[in-house]
This record gives sequence, C-alpha cells and structure tokens, in this order.
Amino acid sequence: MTDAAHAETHGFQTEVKQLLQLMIHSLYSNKEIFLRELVSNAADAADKLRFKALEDSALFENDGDLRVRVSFDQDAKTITLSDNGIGMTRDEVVEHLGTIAKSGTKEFFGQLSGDSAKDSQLIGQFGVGFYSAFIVADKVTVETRAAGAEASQGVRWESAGEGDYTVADIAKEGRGTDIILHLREDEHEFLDSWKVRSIITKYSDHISIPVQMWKDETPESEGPDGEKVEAVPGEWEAINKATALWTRGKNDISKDEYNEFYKHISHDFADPLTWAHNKVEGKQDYTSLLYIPSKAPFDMWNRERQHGLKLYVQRVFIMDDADEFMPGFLRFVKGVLDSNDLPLNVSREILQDTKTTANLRSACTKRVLTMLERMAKNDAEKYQTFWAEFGQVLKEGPAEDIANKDQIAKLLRFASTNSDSAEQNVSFADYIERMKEGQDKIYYVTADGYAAAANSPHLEIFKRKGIEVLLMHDRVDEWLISHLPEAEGKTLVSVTKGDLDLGDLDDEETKKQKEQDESEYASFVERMKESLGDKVKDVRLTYRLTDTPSCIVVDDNDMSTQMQKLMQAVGQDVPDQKYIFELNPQHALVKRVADEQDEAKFAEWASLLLDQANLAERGSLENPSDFIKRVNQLLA
Ligand SMILES: Nc1ncnc2c1ncn2[C@@H]1O[C@H](COP(=O)(O)OP(=O)(O)OP(=O)(O)O)[C@@H](O)[C@H]1O
Repeated sequence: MTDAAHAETHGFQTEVKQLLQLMIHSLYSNKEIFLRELVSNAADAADKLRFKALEDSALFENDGDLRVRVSFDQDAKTITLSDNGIGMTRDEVVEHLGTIAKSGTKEFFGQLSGDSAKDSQLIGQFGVGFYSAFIVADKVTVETRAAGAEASQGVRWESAGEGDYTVADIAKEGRGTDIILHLREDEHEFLDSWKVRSIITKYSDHISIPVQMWKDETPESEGPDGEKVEAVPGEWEAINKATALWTRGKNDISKDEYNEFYKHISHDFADPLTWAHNKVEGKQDYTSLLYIPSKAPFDMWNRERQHGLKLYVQRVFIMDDADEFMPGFLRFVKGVLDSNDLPLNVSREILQDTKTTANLRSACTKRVLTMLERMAKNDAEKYQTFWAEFGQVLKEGPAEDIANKDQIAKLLRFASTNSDSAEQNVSFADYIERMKEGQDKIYYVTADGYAAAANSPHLEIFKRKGIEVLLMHDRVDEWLISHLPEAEGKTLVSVTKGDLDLGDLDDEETKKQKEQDESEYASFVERMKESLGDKVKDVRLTYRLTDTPSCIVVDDNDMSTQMQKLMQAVGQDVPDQKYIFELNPQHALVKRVADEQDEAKFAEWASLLLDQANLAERGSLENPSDFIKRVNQLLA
C-alpha cells in the first residue's frame, strides 16, 4: 500500500462550517482552550478503550498504559497530541470530524447575530470540542487507527478548517489518535514547552490518564566536590496528577480544579454555578459529583437531547449521558456517578431494571434538590440566576416526581402582584408570610404572558382587598398547578375558576350589598340567560371585578383556559368549553344595560359584554369582525 491511499475530499456539513467560523472569531481571546478540549477527547478515548477491553483485553495490544503525549516540532511549527486510546475507523472519522450529530444544531446557528461578543456567549451553550483546534492552527492533520484494527487500516484526516477536508488510508503502527496542529503564523508561542506545560497542568490535573511531555536528557555533569554526576536520559514525564478527580478527598480539591473538571465533562467553557461531591459507603457504595451549570444548553428543550451523568463502575468509564440517574426535570445537571454496586458489564438494559439504579437515581435526585435548597437559602442572588436559566424545567418536577413534590414546591418561584416586575422571585413561603389575616388559601392566575396575567380583570377584587396573587405565565405553569393542589399545607386556588369565595375576607358591608343586588338584579340575570342561550353555561353576578363590567370563569371541575390551550398546542382534541358569564352589578355599563328596555338592543349589549369577557380571558375571539361591527354600531 502507498503511504496514503484511497484519498477522498469531503465537504463539511454546513453547521460545521458555521461552528468553525464562530469558534475562530469568538474564542480568540480564550484560544488556549484548544488544549483542554483535545486532552479531554484523548482522555475520553482512553476511557472508551478501557470499557471495550473489559470484554476483549486483546484490544490493548500489549500496551495497557493509556496516556496522551504532547510534543513539538520547532521546524515544522507543529504541536502534536498523541493518544493510545480507542482510535477511529475511517467511517467514524467522517462521521465525527465532518458533521455535528446533535439535533437542533441548525436552529442554533440560525440565532447567531454576527456580533462576536454575543455569539461567544452562545457558543458556550453549544460546547466547544475538536474543532477548537482551528483557533490556533491553519491546518490540522489527524492520524488515527482504531483499537483492534490492522496497522494498515489507519486513516489520515486533514483540513484547513474552511470548506472541506480529505481522508485517506495510511499505515499506522500504534493504536490511537495523533492530532497534529500546524500553528498559524502568529500562534508560534504554543511551541514553547513551558507555556504549554503550564496550561496543561491547569487544565488537566484532574484527568485520569497521564498527560506526558518529553523531558530532555540531563547530560553528565560535575558535582560541587568535583564528583561525576551521571547523565539522566530523556524520558516522557507525566505533568498532571492523573487521578480521577472524584476519587480524591474533597479537602484536597481546589475550586479551580472542580471548575476545570466540570469543563472537561461538559465541554462548557463557563464555570458551573455550584456542585456537590459525595462519597457514600455502606448499604450503597458510590461517589457522585454533580454540577449545576450557569447557562442552559442551546438544546435544553429538544426532546431527543441526551442528558444525564457520566457513569463509571469501580472507576471504569461505562457510558455517557446515563439518563437513568437523573429525572427529566433535572436534565440540566452534569456530573459523574461512580458506583461500586453495579457490575462492570452493565448495559442500558440491565440498568433499566435493577434496584440499584432506582436507589442511585433517588439518591442523586435528593442531592440535587438539597444543593438547590442550600443555594436558595444561602445565596438568593445566585439562586435567581439559576431560576432564570432552569426554573421552567424544574417546574416539570411536581408532575414527574410525586415523592419529592413538597421539596420541589419549596424551590419554585413566581412573579406576583406584590411587585410590578415579571421576575419570578416569590416562593410559596414568601407568599404565606404576607398572607392577610383570615386568608388561608394561595391565590394564583394563569395567562399567556406576564402582561396578560398582571392585568387580568380577575385580579380587581384582590387588588381592592390588598391580597397578593401569584402571576403564572410560563407555558408549563398550568401543567404544574394541575399537579400541585397545595403547597406548604395551603390550597392553591385559581382566581379565574368557580364561584370566588373569599370567606372570612369578605366584610359585612360587601355581604349586605350582595344580598341586596341578588334580589334587585334577579330579573336582569334571567334576561341575560335567555338572551345568550347556550353560548354560556350560566349567568350570575360577581364581586371579583371593579373596573371591568363582566368576565367569564370556568366551573370548579372544568378545564381552565390555559389548560385548554396547552392541550390544543400538543394536538389534543379539546371539547368546546362553556363558561359561566359573570356581571359586575356595580359597573355603570352593567347598570345601563339592565335599564335597557329595547330587547334587540339588550341582545346586542349582552353579546358585546360576553365578547369582551372572552377576549380578556382567551386572548382571541371566534368571530372578531362580528365583535367590531357590534362595537361600531353601539358607538355610532
Ligand atoms: N482523540 C480522539 N480519539 C478518538 N476519538 C476522538 C478523538 N477526538 C475526537 N474523537 C471523536 O470525535 C467526536 C467529536 O469530538 P468533539 O470534541 O468535537 O465532540 P465531543 O467530544 O462529542 O464533545 P461535545 O460535542 O460535547 O463538545 C468525539 O465524540 C469522538 O467520537
């Protein structure tokens, strides 16, 4: 075979080209991270080989000391990272180094603004990786040979990081991957062994395989008393500690090391918000190191997105994205779980039905909830940062995890009528602390957006009485509330549902007024019912309004408007909902309509009031042009 046969040129997938552009331009001030990314990939390749070799130790080819070596060629101006990990086949090279497999990538790149400051934030959410090599190199050569393949089955991949790359077959004696970076003219500083050594030490102390650099021979010399000091031959020297970080004691690990390890496992380049590191021995025997990122990943809402922990068994890497250990509502958590209870040959199938998995999942869930509880208690500002990124995901919790419902409820935050801001920073405990004397329920309203919630006519009576109402305006809120009938021992009540009974909060005067109105307006209510017929479920007077003449509400057991919208959005057939039409007898317009003797005009007014109420509650009308015609007629 010739040195390089079966050469082909391939175009990069469009998203790879975009990623390369973005990477080169926005990460320039952070360019040394390419070392972290490449060392990180080498360590992953070693992990994967160890795992595969559990079944077939021949894959080690008598070379079981896994490591990555960093070397330089001053003449060629190259820096090479050479590992003896799992390597890649030709197909794998094309798949991994020519495309990005994550779904949702297209949409992600669609959001880029071209402003490098803003875009560099976005790339943090996306995760850097192999392509970061092009920040400092104008050509990258990858030579690789998969473990178990013949020496003749090596592959060379080469690219200038523009539109395309070439792949060719080569002979490669040693298993694993060499990454050769041809440094750009102005990046020759990376040819300095001391500089690279200090960067790698910073980035790689926690990496479980040795990162080695060549230490030159020390020539024979003369000691202080003229004695001969033997020459020390040159050797590959490990420059990192090379012990898996989570196996070390908490007190021996610095904050920087925790941060770096997070970046290694997540490919994020921002520091995490917080973490919890625990070793458990006894009935269960495991170590967990769980991180909360500071930014949500770009694909958090993608259903196919992989999530979960890196699973190790007795320090041997088993799999990435082991979602069996993290419930969906904590899918933003990154970390490592190292179990001594699971068998080394554990597969996803076995994982799914062992009791150990269920126990570990429940333990990891508890750890995260406790970590969040602590953050909320000790650092409210940080917790708000967390909430802004991941609050909507956490709100899925009460529906998914009934056992931890109460603990999750304590972590929830909402906007409320207590302030004029859409910021979600009120907990149920805050609300309860501010409750009025005689109030024993938590009131809330759900709507499409903050403005719709904050201006809902249903809030009028609450404003008048100074009662706080939680304003729920995330899509997930209705779903959350349907699984949370109470929180901190208090019932949650929608201000838009049923016959509002403020119980002890009603004063004597209002009670008297109600009785008087009931008899005075009895025939008016009947006329309304007749006029509107089956457009409504019922008609009655209301005291929940002040400035608004009318509103619609659903019956206690009927589906709320937001829930109907939610169901429709996911393609469910929702039966036509009939509302109860409520009229405010204190309002001038209602008084005027009650006095209307002309039946035709009365019917027009009745429809107008109902349409208005529908519009306020549902945000749209079935027949808007009819409504406009009617308004114009009545105004003319
Ligand atoms: N040294 C290596 N040895 C073997 N395979 C490698 C090596 N470097 C990269 N790869 C393969 O190429 C893939 C792409 O690498 P890249 O760093 O771009 O993404 P990644 O490691 O999947 O991380 P992320 O997408 O989370 O940033 C890897 O998943 C791996 O399969």
